[in-house]
Amino acid sequence: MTIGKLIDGKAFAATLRDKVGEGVAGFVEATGRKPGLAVVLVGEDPASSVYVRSKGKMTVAAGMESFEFKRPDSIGEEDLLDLIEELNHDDRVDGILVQLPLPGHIDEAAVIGAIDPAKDVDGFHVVNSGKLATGQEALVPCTPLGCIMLLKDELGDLSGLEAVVVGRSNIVGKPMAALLLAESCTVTIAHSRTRDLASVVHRADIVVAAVGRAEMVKGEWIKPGATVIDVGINRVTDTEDGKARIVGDVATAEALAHVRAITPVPGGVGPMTIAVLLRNTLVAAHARAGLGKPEGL
Ligand SMILES: Nc1nc2c(c(=O)[nH]1)N[C@@H](CN(C=O)c1ccc(C(=O)N[C@@H](CCC(=O)O)C(=O)O)cc1)CN2
Repeated sequence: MTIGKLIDGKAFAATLRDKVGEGVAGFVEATGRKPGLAVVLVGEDPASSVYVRSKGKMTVAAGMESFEFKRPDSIGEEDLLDLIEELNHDDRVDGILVQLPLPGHIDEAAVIGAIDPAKDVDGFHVVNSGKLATGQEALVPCTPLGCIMLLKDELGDLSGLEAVVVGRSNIVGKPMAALLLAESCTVTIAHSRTRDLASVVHRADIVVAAVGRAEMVKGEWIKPGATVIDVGINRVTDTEDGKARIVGDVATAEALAHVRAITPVPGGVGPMTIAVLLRNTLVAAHARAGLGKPEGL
């Protein structure tokens, strides 16, 4: 039995961060200032706190300015919107990111909609999602763009390939489908209500699993030789040793016997999210400084 390859997202992300660092040095030389990223964290969700800390550290390591704004769970929507308005007008800030999820009493769409689209380094604003959907230059959501980078690195030209995206979220599923379409793939978006999901997935040369259910995509669903991108991060308790661990949306051990290549969880797509965020911040800084697109990114 042949075994597929594990795609090393951690190594790819490290290389991308290095390239961003070089781009930042050029930006500083050209403008005399550092690109700046503002990250807003509401509440104390442990996973969100870890991600925000990593974003801050990696922003600084890439030579950029990091601004962190921590607000309590109890913050009102109006106060949060006021903070975003302030950041929209702060010239030191090229990118604004509000860590998700937000507490239930805050309207996520209203908060994202308040971010200046030119500083929307998450690419979640409807102006950016609309531009992406219509094939215009946009700030693109980090996780899907990271997935495309990994796919192109593994497969080269994606044109004409059959791609199935399992999951229809605004953050991953929909932008992922738009990006695959822009690469001239034949794209299907499947989801929890899709009938006979196994046979839909079995058609795909590229499977992107972003449904948020631990190991839902089974090995035997995968067409032999397909490439699988697993976006899921699900915390589970091991039945044997009782320890907590994270698994993806794909049953990786089974899938390895079928795939050409697959991203592991952890160490696959996850690390790409922050690396692409740094890339998007540099892209936004370039555009705001009238420098066009940074080279090689
Ligand atoms: N405003 C945003 N909020 C959220 C986003 C986002 O892109 N923008 N994505 C996720 C969280 N996230 C970054 O914010 C993120 C998730 C996972 C990883 C990562 O490196 N994961 C590791 C495993 C980490 C672990 O053990 O928990 C991996 O997969 O190897 C980085 C960033 C939701 N919110």
